[in-house]
Amino acid sequence: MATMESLIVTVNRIQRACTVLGDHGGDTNLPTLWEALPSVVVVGGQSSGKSSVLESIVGRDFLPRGSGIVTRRPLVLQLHKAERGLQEYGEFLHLPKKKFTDFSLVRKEIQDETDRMTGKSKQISPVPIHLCIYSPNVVDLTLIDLPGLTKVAVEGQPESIVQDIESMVRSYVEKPNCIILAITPANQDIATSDAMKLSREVDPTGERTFGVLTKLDLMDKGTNAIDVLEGRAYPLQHPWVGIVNRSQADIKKNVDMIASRRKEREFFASSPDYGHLASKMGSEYLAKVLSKHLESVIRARLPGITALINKSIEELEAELSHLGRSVAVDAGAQLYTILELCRAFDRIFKEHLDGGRPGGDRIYGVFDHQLPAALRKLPFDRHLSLQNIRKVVSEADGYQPHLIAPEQGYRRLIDGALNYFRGPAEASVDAVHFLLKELVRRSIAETQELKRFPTLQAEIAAAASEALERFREESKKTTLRMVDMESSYLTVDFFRKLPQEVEKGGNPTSSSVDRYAESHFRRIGSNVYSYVGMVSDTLRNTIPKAVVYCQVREAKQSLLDHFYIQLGKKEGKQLAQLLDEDPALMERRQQCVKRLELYKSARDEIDSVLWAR
Ligand SMILES: Nc1nc2c(ncn2[C@@H]2O[C@H](COP(=O)(O)OP(=O)(O)OP(=O)(O)O)[C@@H](O)[C@H]2O)c(=O)[nH]1
Repeated sequence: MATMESLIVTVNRIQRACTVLGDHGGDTNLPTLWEALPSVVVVGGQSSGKSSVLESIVGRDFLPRGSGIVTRRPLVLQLHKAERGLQEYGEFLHLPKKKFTDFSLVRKEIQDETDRMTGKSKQISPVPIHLCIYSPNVVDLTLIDLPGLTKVAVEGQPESIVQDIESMVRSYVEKPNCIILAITPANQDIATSDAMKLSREVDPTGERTFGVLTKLDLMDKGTNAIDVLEGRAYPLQHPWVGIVNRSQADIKKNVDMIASRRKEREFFASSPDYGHLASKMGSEYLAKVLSKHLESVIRARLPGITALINKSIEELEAELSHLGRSVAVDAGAQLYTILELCRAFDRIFKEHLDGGRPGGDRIYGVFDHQLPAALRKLPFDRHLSLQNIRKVVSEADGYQPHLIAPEQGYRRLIDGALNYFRGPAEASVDAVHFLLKELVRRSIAETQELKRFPTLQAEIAAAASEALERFREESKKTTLRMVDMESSYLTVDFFRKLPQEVEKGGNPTSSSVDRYAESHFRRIGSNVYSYVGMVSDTLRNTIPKAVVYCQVREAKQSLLDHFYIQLGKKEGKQLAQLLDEDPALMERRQQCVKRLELYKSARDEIDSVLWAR
């Protein structure tokens, strides 16, 4: 069974870890542990006696005093019971290892640390100050002191402070895990007490509220607070506790806290009104009741807290793996990271080409539809019209018409026709180029690991695009060369196998010469046509081969080769620039890492308590 102390001490440690790791509830969209931890929060109007109650529970003067709003940051006051005879001391979380045995210096440090966060602006800040006090005169207890509720801002403080304080106090007391210590002076109408008004709003059944009545010694003669203290006037689930703190005069006279506790005990013991309640009154009793209650609340909440911790660890780990590891700092590791990222991109790009991811099929579409359609559309009908054949052949003949077959005419007609193939050849190269470019773009977008690095994304895109441009040039040269090769040497066999022209006899009249010439040219045309058709069939098969060889295969094998060479020449700083993640992501990762650390240490803390049972 865990001891009473160990549970509060455990939560204290988790609470400290929360502050170290920046979890004080509030607005970050991270899971918060701070808000799940049970705590006792001291709430009261100005001059209600809040500071006095806290000091009395501690048995020491250590809180700043002054006019105006002195408490401007939450003060998390963790009390640790030390063995009798040990020297009491205070220790701040922000000044670890510095032991304050002089409590007037504790007071000064609270003031200075408040100013460090808020400047001298007198604004308030939600970032808590953590103070541990180790003393034989305390019980294990954690109390959070908040700025006093007030109605008016004083000189030098912004008007908004009244509302800001109320919001801050509310943000604490609203939490179902918050135990409210509501301080009300007895010499004031309880119905108008700020503390009671607020606690009733957030805890209407009074389950979480401990009513504390201060200044019982200042009540008008002949009046008493028995109705309240006995729970009739303002019933709460927990009994009210009456307190008598040091008066202003006592403070002036430097009456110490231990003497004041004794005076308080005497007050109740000797009071005709409260004598019968004496054992349940006073600041020492209050501290014990609170400690016991806090412990039981922690015990009840522990399973819920453990579940919350485990769930949050899972969530944070999932988010972190999504965000990726943080970027390495040394150049070698950075280069390695960049290469890994490039490879991840390259893998996806290849999947697009080889299937598995869509896109590669569109390249086949170019070969299967676009190229044949373009070849079919070439204007051979016009080029091989009777009129044009006659023109080309006659021009090729010159003054001496050909005798048997117009060798030169054929060549010119064929050359002219083959020239048309350049268009579809280039168009295929371009079409595949644009498809590859689009696949690069898509692959970058689909590489999750790259998402964090916009600069590297842009560099990879630029390098890939430059490489594709080179492949395109090469591919154009090759395909056009293939067309040119067709013109440079014609397939001799084709012409040898052509049936010879049959001599048309008879006495040639002018009309029969025309007829003869017409059918002669028609024959030439049809021969050229079928020759060009044959070349077209060849190119329809060889252009795709050239395009795949020069562009697709190259893209698969060496898309980023140049980029890798350039990377090798870069220095640490330039590599770091490539890995400059989006700052928002960087920040988010840091936050998640810290929060994860918090949850893990909290889990360890709780585990160690449970194992100790
Ligand atoms: N006689 C008597 N005086 C008290 C008692 N409690 C507080 N006082 C005096 O009331 C004044 C205000 O008390 P604080 O403890 O400073 O009250 P506070 O709520 O912390 O005030 P702020 O920090 O200014 O909001 C001081 O002069 C105390 O001496 C009490 O029970 N009896």
